[in-house]
This record gives sequence, C-alpha cells and structure tokens, in this order.
Amino acid sequence: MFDGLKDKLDSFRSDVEESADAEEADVDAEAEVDETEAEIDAEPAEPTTEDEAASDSEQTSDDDSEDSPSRLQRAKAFATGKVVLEEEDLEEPLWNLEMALLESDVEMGVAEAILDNVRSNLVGETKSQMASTGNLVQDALRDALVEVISVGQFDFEERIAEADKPVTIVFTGVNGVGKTTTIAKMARYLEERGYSSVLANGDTYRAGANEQIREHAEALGKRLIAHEQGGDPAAVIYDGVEYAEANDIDVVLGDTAGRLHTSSDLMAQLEKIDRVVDPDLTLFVDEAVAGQDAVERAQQFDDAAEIDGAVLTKADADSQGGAAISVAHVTGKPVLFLGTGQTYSDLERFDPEALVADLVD
Ligand SMILES: Nc1nc2c(ncn2[C@@H]2O[C@H](COP(=O)(O)OP(=O)(O)OP(=O)(O)O)[C@@H](O)[C@H]2O)c(=O)[nH]1
Repeated sequence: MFDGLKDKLDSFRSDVEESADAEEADVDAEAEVDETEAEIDAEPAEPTTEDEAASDSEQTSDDDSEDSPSRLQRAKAFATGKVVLEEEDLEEPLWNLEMALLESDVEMGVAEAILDNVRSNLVGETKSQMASTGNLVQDALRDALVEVISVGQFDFEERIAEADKPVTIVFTGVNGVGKTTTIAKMARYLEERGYSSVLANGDTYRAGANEQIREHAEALGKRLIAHEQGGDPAAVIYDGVEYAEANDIDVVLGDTAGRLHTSSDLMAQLEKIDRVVDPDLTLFVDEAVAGQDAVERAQQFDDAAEIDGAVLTKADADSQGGAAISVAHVTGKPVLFLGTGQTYSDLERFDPEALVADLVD
C-alpha cells in the first residue's frame, strides 16, 4: 500500500541530506578561510594612514555582506558544533518533493500545504553535526503529513457507542467503487465490536443491485430490506430503520444508487434520504486508486449531501496514496476507513499517525 509514495518521500530525505552535507562542507571551508584571515590579520605591521582608511572601509563592506543575521546565526551555530538548515539548501529538494507529491496524485493545494509545513518545520533548524539530517527531515515530513491527513478525525467507535440506537449510516458514491462490498465489510466490522446491523438497499435504480447486496447479506447472516427496482430509496432506508427499531438492531446500513454525481436526480434522492431518515452518519465511498478523481467526487458529494467522512476502497492496489493524503484536507471531512482487499475482514480504521509512520519511518 502506497509504496510508490513511500519511495518518493525517501528520496526527499536523501535530497536534503545531500544538500545539507554540501552546505556543511562549505561552512567548513569558510571557517578555514576565516581562521587563515585571522592569522594574517594578527601579523604585526604598522599601517600607513592610507592603509588604515582602506582597511576600515573593507571592514565595513564585509560587515554588510557577510555578517547578515543568517550568516551570523550559522557561524554561531557552527562554533557550537551545529549547522543551520537554510531555505536555499531546501529549495531543490522541496521542488523535487512537490513534483513527487503531484506525481502521486496529491491534490495541488494539499501538496502546497505539505510543502509549507515542511519548510517551516525545517528552515532555521539547527542540527548537531553529529545528528543526522535524515532524522530532522523525517520529523518534519511526519508532522507535515499528519497535520494534513488528520483533518476532521473523530472516534468512529465512540460515535457509534454514544448514538441513540438504531444508528443509521448511509453510504454514497458512484457505481463500481466498492460501495456495496464496503457495506458488507462494515456489517462484519460492527459485529466484531458487538453491534447488530441490518442492510437496506437504497439503490433501487440499478438492475441487479438487490441480488448483489442480498448475496452479501446471506453470506453474513444479516437481514436485507429491499423494495422493487424503481422504488423510493428513502422509503427503503426508512423501512430499514423501522425494522431495526422493532427488532432491537443497533445499526442500519443504507446503500444508495451511485449514478453520476452530476445527476440532479441522484442529488434530489440523497436530499430526500437526508430529510426522511436523517442519518446519523453519511459516508462517502470511493476508490483510493482513483486519486484526484476521488477527491473531486468527495467534494461534489459533500456539496450535494453533506458527508461525515470517507471510506477509500482498493487501498491495497494503490501505490500512490494521493486520495488518502488529499481527501480530508480538501473536504474538511476525515477518511475513516480503508478497504484493503476483497474479503469481509479487509476494512481498516484509517489511522493518520500509523499511516504516516509507515510512509516516513
Ligand atoms: N482489491 C480490492 N477490491 C475491492 C475492495 N472493495 C471492493 N472491491 C472490489 O471491487 C468490485 C466492486 O465492488 P462493489 O461493491 O460491487 O462496487 P459498488 O460500488 O457497490 O458498485 P455498485 O454496486 O455498482 O454501486 C468488487 O469486485 C469488489 O470485490 C478493496 O478494498 N480492495
């Protein structure tokens, strides 16, 4: 998972290391020159009045160009065995990092936010000559990524535990991204945590949708509420809620039709579900492998029927990680789960810190 991105982040670390090593060598060389100059200055010689005037003016111009605050800061740091990372040392590595993030399908604004974070975490950072630049870069990258990825995170299990039962969760998103499979996985996930669930097929549009979800329901031993094709999706999910209330079921998992998000019909349906059922949670499902398309759709679905979070499927087949990195920052809503395979147990809680540790450590 996200191996391509991991490699690219690794390259950034070695880029900065190289750049910092070159800088260290420069500072070393400058220090030697300074020492030599000091020795020459110390040699006794009676200057003429003209020489004094000339050397005074040289001194002044040296002060202007060389003793700028950053130069002084670096010289001071060097004297204490430290080196300061400067913006110019990072310019090229940061440019490479930006390209790497964009190639990994990270959304442009998100890539910029990551760069800004990394830059402000690293510039002016003093590193002991003994400490590795790689560790500094690792820390800076880790903080920058976590800040971007963990936007809006909340404790999903706590939310389920605290909500009045039955809890209604509606799943939105386009066709074929793994929405129905995700609902089945969620039924299993909840069961493992002690919650019973009923499935409600609000996808009354697509022929074969009932059969598809019924197979999952039977395999999992769950009740399915379904109407005829062409029926009212809000009515199906409403029936699901009534069934849950009557049978003491904890969670209603409602599927919806996944026609194109541009269809005003679909949006009207989602609005009606919102009005009639008032779901506790609306989760947007898309494929991690869809990269920026998934990010764009998340935004569009959120605009049409506000989502509370996202599930990214097929993360097991995604080496780029662009959607996983970008969705939360762009929509302000957290990625809550990753689909990591085709079996019912392949649903993992999205854990920003663990994911980032996996990427940069
Ligand atoms: N590798 C992998 N495959 C997945 C994952 N989630 C779903 N799939 C597969 O993706 C395909 C589509 O999944 P569905 O659940 O049928 O997709 P859907 O969004 O419900 O599609 P519609 O029912 O047409 O809306 C199936 O073959 C699933 O097994 C995942 O996390 N990893």
